Amino acid sequence: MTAHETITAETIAFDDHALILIDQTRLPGELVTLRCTDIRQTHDAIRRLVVRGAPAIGIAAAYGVCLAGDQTGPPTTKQIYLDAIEYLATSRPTAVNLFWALDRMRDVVESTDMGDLPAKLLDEARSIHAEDREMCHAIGRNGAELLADAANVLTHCNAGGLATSTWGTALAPIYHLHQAGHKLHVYADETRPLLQGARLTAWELSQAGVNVTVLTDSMSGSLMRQGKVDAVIVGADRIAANGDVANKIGTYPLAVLARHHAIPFYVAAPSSTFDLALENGDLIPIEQRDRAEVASPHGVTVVPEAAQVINPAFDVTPSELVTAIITERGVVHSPDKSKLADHLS
Ligand SMILES: CSC[C@H]1O[C@H](OP(=O)(O)O)[C@H](O)[C@@H]1O
Repeated sequence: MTAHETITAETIAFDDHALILIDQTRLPGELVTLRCTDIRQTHDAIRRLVVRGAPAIGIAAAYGVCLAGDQTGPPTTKQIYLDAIEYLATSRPTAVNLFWALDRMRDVVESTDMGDLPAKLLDEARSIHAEDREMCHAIGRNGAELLADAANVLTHCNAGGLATSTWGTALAPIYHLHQAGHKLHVYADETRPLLQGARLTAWELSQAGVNVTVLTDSMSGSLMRQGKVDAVIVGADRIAANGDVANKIGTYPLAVLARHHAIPFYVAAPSSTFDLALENGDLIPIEQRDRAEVASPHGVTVVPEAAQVINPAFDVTPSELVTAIITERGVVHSPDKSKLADHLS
């Protein structure tokens, strides 16, 4: 196996009735795994971003449902499974893949005899996991053409193998091109406050042998002005029916800068990231995270107590700033409600 496949092929695993996660809060310094054996540990792992990234959250939560019950054994009633699903749904509010995956698990609970449920639920979680692997590679194929002539691609946060089962969404076309011998360079925004770009994207790309340079979040605009960025590609946590995109905080200003500098701005996401029940992105729930992530990163106080802090995990990019959305089904250029409805039907 290549270093890349070895490192990111198992972002998530389920073995011996335990959910095994790369602990992404410990990267890049330590590659360690966390073993979850119940739904509370799973909920906490999602909440603390031990596992993070919309598809990865959905896969982890699906396996979390399989851990419902207690030390005496699996649930004795369907209600215990349904309560576990509702509890896992409270872990984070924005990534719609979490709810998409839990809906699939709920359908299994409601349609399966009690005695068959443990096996059927694990089958469904493994199907969600396997489908995600296929999705990543399909997005890689579909997006590669858009980046084939790019020498320098800028990305934000981490939408790579660590945000999915393997390969990722925004990084999938980059891995696809890299494996085909196309040597492109990636600028990775550090992505404050949790630094998923510096800590995770730079780590996994360098592990895979892809040339990567970390930027502070304030550098992107001047690099674009200097003509050093050929394309921007990012992931998504939820996409509304009109193509508005919720993604890590800092994505919206990137889209504005890209439009100002006539640089293509691509969003890569599976069909499970679309929420067609929401007319536009203003309706997407945006997670507000703890003050400490901004005010005292790694325990170092950088904001005086008297000052207020806001810490929204995501922002919304209007669809008119999106050059194209890449899914496992293909590419939607200049996305709008009608085009997306056709694409997803
Ligand atoms: C492939 S989805 C990746 C998406 O999820 C990240 O958010 P978080 O790290 O808080 O889970 C970020 O928005 C990425 O673009």
